[in-house]
Amino acid sequence: MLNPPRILLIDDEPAFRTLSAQWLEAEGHEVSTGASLDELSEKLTHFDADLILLDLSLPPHFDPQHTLAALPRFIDRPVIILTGHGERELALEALRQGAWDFLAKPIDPDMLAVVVKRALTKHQLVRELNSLKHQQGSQQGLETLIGASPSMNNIRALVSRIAPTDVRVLVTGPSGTGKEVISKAVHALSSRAAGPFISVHCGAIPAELLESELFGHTRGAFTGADKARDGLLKLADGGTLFLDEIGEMPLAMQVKLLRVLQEGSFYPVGGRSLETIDVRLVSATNADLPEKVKTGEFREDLYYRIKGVNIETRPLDERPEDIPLLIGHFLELQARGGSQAPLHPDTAAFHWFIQRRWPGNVRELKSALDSVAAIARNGIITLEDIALLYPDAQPSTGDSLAHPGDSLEAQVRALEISLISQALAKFDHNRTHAAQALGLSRQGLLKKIERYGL
Ligand SMILES: Nc1ncnc2c1ncn2[C@@H]1O[C@H](COP(=O)(O)OP(=O)(O)OP(=O)(O)O)[C@@H](O)[C@H]1O
Repeated sequence: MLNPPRILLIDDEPAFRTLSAQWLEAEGHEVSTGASLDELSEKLTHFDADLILLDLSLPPHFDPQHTLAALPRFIDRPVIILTGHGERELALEALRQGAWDFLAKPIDPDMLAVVVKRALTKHQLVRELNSLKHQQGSQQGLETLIGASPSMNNIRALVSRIAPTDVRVLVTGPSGTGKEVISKAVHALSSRAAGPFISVHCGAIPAELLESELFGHTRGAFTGADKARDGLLKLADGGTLFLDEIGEMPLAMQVKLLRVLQEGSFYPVGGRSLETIDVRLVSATNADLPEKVKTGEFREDLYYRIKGVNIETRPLDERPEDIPLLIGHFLELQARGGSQAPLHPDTAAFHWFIQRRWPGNVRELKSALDSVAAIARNGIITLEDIALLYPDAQPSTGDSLAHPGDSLEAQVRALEISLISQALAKFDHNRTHAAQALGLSRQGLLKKIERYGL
């Protein structure tokens, strides 16, 4: 973050302005003050504020509705609303109008510092996200793979390297971590992109049907086969065959698949003429295949045939820095579906998503966003919306949306990790440049990298 952050404080009470300005300056911020809405506009012409602290009752009208109506003009940067005691409804209205957070008077200096820091961090994050999106967009075909963690960066690099070759790919990792999206990206970036991508869920097809599903069958091959039918292997000819959950393939079928991989040809069920096909095989599993090989549930020779290059996905909880990008991505996808502007989470909701554990990984995060978005109002996802669906998300009971204490530390930690990882990714792991962009000394950045094990 460029230092020092500039804060514009607009409040008509001189004593409050002086005291708050002192507190903010003590935190290392550069502060400018004003007493009315007109002064807000005027100051902004020569003071490029990173954040605005704005009282709602300002001269000449002292009418909060007047200030609320003017709010959309200023929300290209974080605005924190200062309210009088008991004006929670007004504050919520301000959040709907695009304010980032609110603080109720009398204001506690610690709370002020926390809320300001959080808004500045989020603002910085949004800027980083935009530049990352830009960067990602230029790597054609990889834009479906969202994430800025070292793990996702490696995966993108690996995918772009191996996709154009015909090497077989095995994607492994826990459920919901993006194995299928990665497999599709391999296809999309390959010379077979114009050909078919045929997906087979090996565990979902009953063992006795799998052979005819894959290899097809001739007319009369078995009871009920009144017509000849091409199998999925044939349909994938010239493209990519994606064998999902390959660890669940029955042993008898494994033998048959091995033969196809060795010989590049197969007999349809009941058929006598050999079919030759040209497919690239991409497989995925959340099972531990070497372990299955040991226990005899998976053939070792097949394992080495399908493995080619192994791409391993990590659980989402090990890469929290991907969460902000995924949130933005999924909300944008939803908006495209409904042709509306994307919803956005307010600061507290945003932090809840980052802080929560996601054992179901990206799939669970996506589904949470889908359901919360369905009940959000006025374009904003609030913690109150989330709490309707997730009892563990308690809306703030105080007058501020900030939660000081341990949970805040966890939130700041996740955001720090997120910002640092993204800056490192952006500058190709050049720590000097990343430190400059983050407004840290190189030494300071190195300490954080070490502390977080980045
Ligand atoms: N890095 C990512 N970028 C964008 N979307 C993602 C990413 N990872 C996962 N998703 C989304 O999360 C959901 C689950 O992903 P996917 O089906 O690829 O997971 P999987 O690892 O194949 O799961 P399973 O093992 O249960 O089949 C999908 O909606 C997918 O689009």
